[in-house]
Parts: sequence; C-alpha cells; structure tokens
Amino acid sequence: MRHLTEVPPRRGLVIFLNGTSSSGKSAIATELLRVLDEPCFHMAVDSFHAMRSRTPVPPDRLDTVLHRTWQGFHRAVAGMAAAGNDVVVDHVLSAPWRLDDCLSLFVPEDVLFVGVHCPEAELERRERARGDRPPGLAARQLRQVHAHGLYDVECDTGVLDAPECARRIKEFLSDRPTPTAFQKLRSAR
Ligand SMILES: Nc1ncnc2c1ncn2[C@@H]1O[C@H](COP(=O)(O)OP(=O)(O)OP(=O)(O)O)[C@@H](O)[C@H]1O
Repeated sequence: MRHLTEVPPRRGLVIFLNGTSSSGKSAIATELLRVLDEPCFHMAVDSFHAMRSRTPVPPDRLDTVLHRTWQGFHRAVAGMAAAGNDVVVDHVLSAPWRLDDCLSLFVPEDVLFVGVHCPEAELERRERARGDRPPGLAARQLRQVHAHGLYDVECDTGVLDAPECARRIKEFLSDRPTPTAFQKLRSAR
C-alpha cells in the first residue's frame, strides 16, 4: 500500500435501512455488501451498543448514555460518508428525534431511504424463533418506525427474501430519481 498525500474527494452513498427489530435489516445489509460494486460498510446501531464497555451504568444515567450512543452512531455514519465511503445503515427510527438528527447530519441527495416492512405476526414468529430479542419489541416499535411515511424504496420481508430485497435496492440505485425522500423530508421540516 502506498501512503497517499491526497485522496480524490468523493461523497459516499448512504443506503439507510429502517425497520423494526427482526424486520430483516441485517440480512438485507449482508446481501447488499455481497452484491454492490463499490466498497461498502455495514453500520448497524446494534454494533455501536456492542462497542460500549460493560461497566454497569446507574439507572439515572442510562438515558443519557444511550442517547450519546445513538447520536454518536449518526455522526459516525455522516463521517464515513463525508470521507467518501459508501455505507449501509441498519437502524430503527423508533423515536422522532432520531430521524430529525439524521436529516440534519446526512447529505440528503446522497441518501437512499429504504423502508423494511414485515407483518406483525411474522415479526412475532421471528422473535420467538430467535429467542435473543424481548417478545413484543418489534410490535411496540411498529407504529413509530414508519410514521414519517416516505421512502425511496420499500421492501416487505414477509414476502421477499433478503437477496431479492437487495437486488431491488441495487436496481433502484442505477437510476435514482431526485428529489430523494431525505430531500423531501428535510424541506418539509
Ligand atoms: N426476508 C426474510 N424472510 C424470512 N426470514 C428473514 C428474512 N430476513 C430476515 N429473516 C430472519 O429474521 C430474523 C431477523 O433478521 P435480521 O437479524 O436480519 O433482522 P434485523 O431487522 O436486523 O433485527 P434486529 O434489529 O433485531 O437486529 C433472522 O432470524 C433472519 O433469519
């Protein structure tokens, strides 16, 4: 490897997968990384929580610690894209401030906003089968996660498998219309 003194400027693409827990975001992200032509990073909110030390947090500080983790995750995604890296974001927009924060940080024309849907009964079935998520978590998130009501692309993982969702997202990328969903959502604020 040569040590470069200059790297050509580039703005990274952000493929933003939003859906409840167990909706299939990670499975789609894994497929996207397999099929996309450019080097690409899967950035999942779960992996940011997993990076935190296991030191017990006093209950009265927990909300602050969690909010800093989410805010740091959003800024890390924006930073990777600003350095020219393509990113697949795997996130749960289960509170309105999370979308507002992302809208204020990401370059809106560079975001492909993907709604990952799954019927509630199937979410409950997956939760039981996985056994590593609290029962009812996805159902509790369902109402808020898609409340903003606007995407560039939507997938129903109750019908399509992850490779097919990834194929459709990749196909959409080849001829992306503007304004993007992020541009529309930002101008509506
Ligand atoms: N399209 C699909 N069809 C059927 N099962 C799927 C599909 N996508 C994912 N699954 C299964 O659903 C479970 C959850 O998938 P995955 O981990 O991708 O979801 P997630 O949205 O990333 O969840 P979390 O946010 O809780 O990490 C896994 O057991 C996975 O095998």
